[in-house]
Formats: sequence, structure tokens, C-alpha cells
Amino acid sequence: MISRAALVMAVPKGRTLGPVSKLLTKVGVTAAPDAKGTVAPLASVLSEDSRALIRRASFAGQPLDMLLLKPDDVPTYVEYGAADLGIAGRDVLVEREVDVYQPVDLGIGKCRMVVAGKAGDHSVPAGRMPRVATKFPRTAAAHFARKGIQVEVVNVQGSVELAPLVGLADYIVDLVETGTTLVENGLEVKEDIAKVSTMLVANRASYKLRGDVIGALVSGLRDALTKPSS
Ligand SMILES: Nc1ncnc2c1ncn2[C@@H]1O[C@H](COP(=O)(O)OP(=O)(O)OP(=O)(O)O)[C@@H](O)[C@H]1O
Ligand SMILES: O=P(O)(O)OC[C@H]1O[C@H](OP(=O)(O)OP(=O)(O)O)[C@H](O)[C@@H]1O
Repeated sequence: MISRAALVMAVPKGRTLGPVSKLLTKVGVTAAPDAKGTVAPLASVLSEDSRALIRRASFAGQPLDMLLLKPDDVPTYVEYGAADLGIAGRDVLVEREVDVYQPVDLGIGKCRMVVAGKAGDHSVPAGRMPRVATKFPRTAAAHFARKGIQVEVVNVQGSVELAPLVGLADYIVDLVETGTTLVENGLEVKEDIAKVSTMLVANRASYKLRGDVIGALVSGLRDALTKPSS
């Protein structure tokens, strides 16, 4: 169970958890002290081989409960106040249109949201609306609406680059980091939509009510991010 005396942070399982754990360690987040008062590194509690979805940590002498979630679910927990803080990519925050405070860009998970399609010139046959496959249907629809182009958005959950190869879609809207996935599937970037990175987010009420400890974490993170890493 969550103890609401503890600050609660929703963290994404997956590719950003390692770098997030490293950054939080830098600003003094540790595992919660054990019965003898011994304090283990945060990484040991986050990476522990266990099905427990709440991991006990500590920051500035106060308990910090960490919820392990699918990246897409983090903003929901923070917006509804089930978590005071969260770690989420801008891609997810924009797609979910959540009302949360976004005080720190953590500089992790840097990539781009793009429109991509088959390499070379592959125009869509006249008389048919272009189809766009994506995990980000709102972002894709808003992007083409801004350009005044009508498209049909097809929602998929992963392996998005497959869609143009098998005729499911003409284009994709997806994240690109190194570009390897596009190249290995004969695709290319047609247009940039937005830069993406991972943000610390906070519930608006928590930010006021627990301003002392959240403020300390925010300034610790800002300091750590401006200092060169040792
Ligand atoms: N190729 C990438 N390079 C850098 N950052 C990325 C990349 N892909 C995703 N991200 C960032 O990392 C976040 C989490 O991505 P991750 O791949 O761990 O989860 P997911 O694919 O959304 O979820 P799951 O695999 O659990 O269904 C994304 O929301 C985005 O901000
Ligand atoms: O430009 P690259 O460095 O190749 O990275 C881009 C890929 O990374 C993400 O997929 P992910 O690995 O999360 O797999 P997914 O297909 O399950 O979404 C994204 O959706 C792209 O497919």
C-alpha cells in the first residue's frame, strides 16, 4: 500500500529507467533505509528482480514511493494525483494532453517525432486519402490538420515502420533517434514534427502542497543537469 506521508513518483519501465535512476541517484535519491538504517543505492531497488510495483526510496530524509508503470500511464497517475511526480516523455505528454506541471527537462530519451515514408518519391494515388500509421493518433491528426491535409490515422501499438512496407499505411508518425530503424526498413524522414525528451512532471496541487520537498528535488535536478558529469 501507498503511505501518503511518502512523496509518490511514477516512473516508466523501459528504456529511460536506467538513465533516470542514475540522475535521481546524483541528486541524493536512495533506496529506503532498512531496519538497521543501512541505505542501498537507488538502482538496487529499481532493478530488483521482483513483481512489486511500488519500490521504496528516500529523498532528503523523507520517504519516496516509486510506482513502476508503462510509460504511457505515467501522466494519468500524475494528473489524477495518484502520484505527486512523474517521469514522462514529451511525446506522451503531448499525445495525452495532460494538465500537469513540467518543471524540468531531464535531457534523457532525446529523439524526434517525425513523419516518415518509403525512401524516394512515393506519392499517394489521386482520389484516396493518405493513411498514416502511428502510436500517437492525436499528435498525427493535429499535425496534418495544422497543414490542412486530410488523412486517415491508423492506430498501431509498435513496429510502426512495418505499416508502409505492407500497405497498411502510406506514412508513419513515430519517434526517430539514430534513424537505424527507418533505414533498415527502407524508409526516410519526410518531415520533422517536434523534438522529444524526458520531463519531470508534477501534479499541480502537489506542487503547491509539497513545495518544500518537490522544490528541493527540482533544484537538485537543475543543478545536476548544468554541472558537467564526473
Ligand atoms: N528510439 C528512442 N530513442 C530515445 N528515446 C526514445 C526512443 N523511443 C522512445 N523514446 C522515449 O522513451 C519513452 C519510453 O519508450 P519505451 O520504448 O521505453 O516505451 P514504449 O515503447 O512507449 O512502451 P512499451 O515498450 O512498454 O510498450 C518514450 O515515451 C520516448 O519519450
Ligand atoms: O531511430 P532509432 O534509434 O532506430 O529508434 C527509433 C525506434 O525506437 C522506437 O521503437 P521501440 O524500440 O520502442 O520499439 P517499438 O516498435 O516496440 O515501439 C521508435 O518507435 C522507433 O521504432
